[in-house]
Order: sequence, then structure tokens, then C-alpha cells
Amino acid sequence: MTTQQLTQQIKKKNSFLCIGLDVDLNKIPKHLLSEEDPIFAFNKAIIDATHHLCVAYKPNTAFYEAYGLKGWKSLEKTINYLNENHPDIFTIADSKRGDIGNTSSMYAKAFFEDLAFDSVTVAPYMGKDSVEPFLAFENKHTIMLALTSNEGAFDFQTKMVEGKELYKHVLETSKSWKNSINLMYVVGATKAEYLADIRTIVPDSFLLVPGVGAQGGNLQDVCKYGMNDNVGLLINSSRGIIYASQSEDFAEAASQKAKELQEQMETILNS
Ligand SMILES: O=C(O)c1cc(=O)[nH]c(=O)n1[C@@H]1O[C@H](COP(=O)(O)O)[C@@H](O)[C@H]1O
Repeated sequence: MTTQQLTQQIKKKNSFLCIGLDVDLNKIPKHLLSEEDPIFAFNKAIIDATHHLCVAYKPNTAFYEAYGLKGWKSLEKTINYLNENHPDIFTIADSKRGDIGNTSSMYAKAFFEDLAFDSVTVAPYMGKDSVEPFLAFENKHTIMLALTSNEGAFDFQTKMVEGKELYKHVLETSKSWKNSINLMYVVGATKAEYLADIRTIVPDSFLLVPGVGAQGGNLQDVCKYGMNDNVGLLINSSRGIIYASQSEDFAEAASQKAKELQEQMETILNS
């Protein structure tokens, strides 16, 4: 999917919501545990109940890898279900990869070719040659960590290096990489006050913004400082939506939570 198509979807649905499919077998309703594939059964029910309210889904691969081969199968079924039934929805493999070039190429093949995701999250720490193999894929997107939502973001990302914060070097330097047009960036919703500065460096890029809901980030603040003329934002909520209820009404409750966020987004888009 191109960024233009993503923007069209945002305008059509009045939503820039991304739903995080971070499935924990200890948190899903007990009645699903007797299903052949409880993780996929849970995801399918969540997707069926929420696809009209969001423009993206983001399975964090840790939640699948933790269950070994079975978990990986559930991830594969989930991305296939999305691609077959909702090709207009943007998909993000949140796996935070990045390694020496030939290894990164294999990670890129795994998520872009074998699993056919639209995008993958990548850590910038190993630099240009660790990210460019992901950028080489046409119409695929590499979402690079810039300023993350967690407390540890202050350990390195905001440290001053040659007169400016490290995360600003990440943003600026990455713009010169080959096929940088395929880059998006992660900025935590808990760091909304940094967004105005970030927009001066990457005015046109899409930003994936996790951390509303369970981590306490504020949607209005993120939009005030982070939105550009093409919206340019994907706001993720995982636990706040998918575990709104842990009983039989879980899909309905997730839909209700997603609707609340979508309605707030619609108000912002029309204001
Ligand atoms: O790359 C991410 O998606 C990410 C970056 C970041 O800075 N903070 C962050 O929380 N995330 C992910 O976003 C999701 C947030 O989940 P909730 O806090 O449950 O909404 C998890 O999958 C995190 O791994």
C-alpha cells in the first residue's frame, strides 16, 4: 500500500487508528482457549468487529513468537486474513528488527514477502546498512524507532550528541538514505511535547504513535503537534482496545473502545 492510499483511507474512514494485536493467552476470554487456534480466533473476532473503525493493525510479533511455531502460524493466519478480507487496511509487523545488511535482507523477506505485511518496525542503532535492505522493497514501509514511549527513551535517545539530541540525528541522517521515501518513524504518544520539533525535521513523514490508552499518552496533544496536511499520523492502541472486556462480549467491547477513539479522531479531523 502506498502512503497516498493510506491517506485516502484515513480520509474515507475519518480515522487514523491503528489497533495493536498483542495477544496474550492469559488475557483472552477463557471460552476461546478450547478453539484449535485461540490466538487467531481472538484476532478474527477483533478484526471483524473493528475493521470499519481503523486504518491499520499492528501485531507485535513478540506475542506470537512467545508461543513458538503455533504462535508464528497464528501470525501468518492473521496477516493472510487481513490481506484477503481487508486489502485496504495497512499492516504493521511490529518486530523492531535491524542487523548487518545480509541479515536485515532476510528479516525484510520474512515480513514483506513470506508474510506480506505492508511495513515493519526497525531499530536504528546499527545504522544505514542495517536499514537500507528494508527500504529496498517497493511500496513497503520501514517504521524506524525515533523517540519511543517508554521511560528508557531518556537513557540514549534524548542524550546530546554534537549539539543535538540523538533522536534528531536519527531523523536527520535517515533522510539521506537510499529509498528514504519508504521511511516512517515511531514517536511515543507520551512524548507529545517533542512532536513540534520532530515535525520541523520530518514534516511529511508518517509517524506511528503508540502509547495512548494503557501508557497514558494524550490523543489531542499528539494531534495538535504531530498532524500534518495529510494527517501523517497512525495512533496505536493495543491493550486499551483488545482487552476492554475479557468476557464473552470482548469483541463488542473492543469495538466500543475503538469507536470512542475513532469519534475523537473524526472531531479532530473536522475541526
Ligand atoms: O514500535 C512500537 O509499536 C512501540 C514503540 C514504542 O515506543 N512504544 C510502544 O509501546 N510500542 C508498541 O506499541 C504497543 C503499545 O501497546 P499498548 O500500550 O497496550 O497500547 C506495544 O506493542 C509496544 O511494543
